[in-house]
Amino acid sequence: MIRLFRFLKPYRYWVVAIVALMFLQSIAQLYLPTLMADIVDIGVMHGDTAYIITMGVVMLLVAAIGTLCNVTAGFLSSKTAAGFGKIVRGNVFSHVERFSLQEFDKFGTASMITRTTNDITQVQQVLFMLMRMFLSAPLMIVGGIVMAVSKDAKLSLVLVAVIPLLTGVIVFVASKGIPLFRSMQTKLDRLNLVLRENLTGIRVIRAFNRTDRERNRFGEANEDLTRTAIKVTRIMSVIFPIMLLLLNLSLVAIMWFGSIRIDLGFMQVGDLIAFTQYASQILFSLTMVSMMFMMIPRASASAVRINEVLNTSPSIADPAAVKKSAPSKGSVEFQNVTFSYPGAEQPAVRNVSFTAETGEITAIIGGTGSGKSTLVNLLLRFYDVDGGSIRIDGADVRELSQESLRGMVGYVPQKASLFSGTVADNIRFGNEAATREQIEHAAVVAQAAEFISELKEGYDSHVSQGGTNFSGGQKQRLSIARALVRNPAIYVFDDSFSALDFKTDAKLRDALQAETSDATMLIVAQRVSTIMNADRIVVLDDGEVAGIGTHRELLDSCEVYREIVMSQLSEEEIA
Ligand SMILES: Nc1ncnc2c1ncn2[C@@H]1O[C@H](COP(=O)(O)OP(=O)(O)OP(=O)(O)O)[C@@H](O)[C@H]1O
Repeated sequence: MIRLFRFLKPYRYWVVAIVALMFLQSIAQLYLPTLMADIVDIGVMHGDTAYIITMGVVMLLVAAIGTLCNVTAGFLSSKTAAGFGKIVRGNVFSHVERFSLQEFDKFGTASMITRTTNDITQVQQVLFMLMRMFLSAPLMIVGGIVMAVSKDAKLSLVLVAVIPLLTGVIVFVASKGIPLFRSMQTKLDRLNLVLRENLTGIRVIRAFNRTDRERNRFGEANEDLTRTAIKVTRIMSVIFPIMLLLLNLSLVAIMWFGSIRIDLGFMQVGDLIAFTQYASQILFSLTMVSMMFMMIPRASASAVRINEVLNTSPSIADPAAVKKSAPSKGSVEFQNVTFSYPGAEQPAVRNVSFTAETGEITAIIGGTGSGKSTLVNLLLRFYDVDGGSIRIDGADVRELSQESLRGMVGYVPQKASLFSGTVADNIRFGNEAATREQIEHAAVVAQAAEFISELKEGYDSHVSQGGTNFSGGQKQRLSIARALVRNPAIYVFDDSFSALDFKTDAKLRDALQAETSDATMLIVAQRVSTIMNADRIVVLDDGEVAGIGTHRELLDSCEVYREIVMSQLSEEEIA
């Protein structure tokens, strides 16, 4: 947790001020009982009203100063803790943005969300408590003991008996509570995971009448978390009555022995009053420290989880010396590319070699799971190749900065994903500088203009989160427009025409051909009709290249291609 406190740097002067204010507040607190004792022993005993009034005013002033310090420290602590939370969240977010897909796979989305929200809040809360108690609680305990001993050393023996007893209770409770606190965060992760899956998969869950099963799954995760939370609360609720009981018992003992000592003339009444107040302060501070000990382990478990994210370096980083002149033409060459996903037994692609030239259409076809999307992931450097290389205009993609590499590519993913905003915003996502004309032109080429014009507010129509208010084909066309507005050197279409009807698919390909004549086109497809006219077709079979050529050449030479074609086209279409 201490390591996370480096993010407190912008607030360091505030932290010093808070600690100083809490120090002053504690001194004021410790001074009050002594003033009270003086009022009783000097003022009341001697019937000196003037002394009582003067000391009463002093007491009020000291109490006012203490309160002012406390309130100001509270205000500054809240601002500092909230600011700290904001900085850590910002840092975690920008760090995670640099992660490759490998790191996303490692942590999982649900855990990443808990880490960025709840875990940071845990640390933030403890920081708030720490700033207020870090110095003041020990000071109150030590100062209280010193003052109590100064009032009556013998009577302090009561404290000597009680403090170890209290410490014992704290240690016992902490040893029970700490493991539970740690497991709370993991259970929260699980709850978030189930909740997230439920929300994103709601259509499938409803369609398959799995609502009950999902309710049970959520119920179990919820129950598990609640059970732990109840155990924790039970422990916490035991600690306070025990503390209070010990506090009251010790006060009774102090009164008992104190009155005897007053009777014997060893002690004054005022000193006994002050002594009881010091005893209360000491025992109350001990309770606060015990609270801190309970909260720190949970927060440090959270801090470990946050640090895990912050300490994970993205497995894909820009090279130290980025190639000065980024490629501009955009011819793509795969040279003996081999790659396995982390933990997979078999490589997803093996020894894949082909070239996609500028101004040409290169298509990749193959059965499901044959490695088509993997090739796209590797070209965009979402993952790095295990063997071989991918070159753009002769430069290895690992020698380029990720920004310049991805800046050259207009990527249309297999699963179209839109963002909340307007239709125009979603197309502009591809190029922030695009004018309204360029956006509309991209939509025309992507065959999206027609359905956009039918929307009530046209390009300003609202897109819901994830684009749920658009059909699959409409979403695909909007993501194609998003890639087009970029006017990139390389287009990558990962099975991006699958949701379009044959007529729209054909119209779109014609329009694209005219628009992208000097770019490199890489089209991943399942449908032969989509790629029949490509300049080069790469046939993938189980991660390996089974053939490369034009439609005609492959029909003659490649068995795998012939099988795909036979399963999809009629005799006339093939001819
Ligand atoms: N993130 C991942 N982690 C582990 N294995 C993966 C991952 N993504 C894909 N795979 C595996 O890699 C292989 C190739 O997958 P890929 O997505 O490239 O196939 P594809 O040809 O694009 O299939 P489809 O046409 O069905 O989309 C498959 O066996 C798949 O199970």
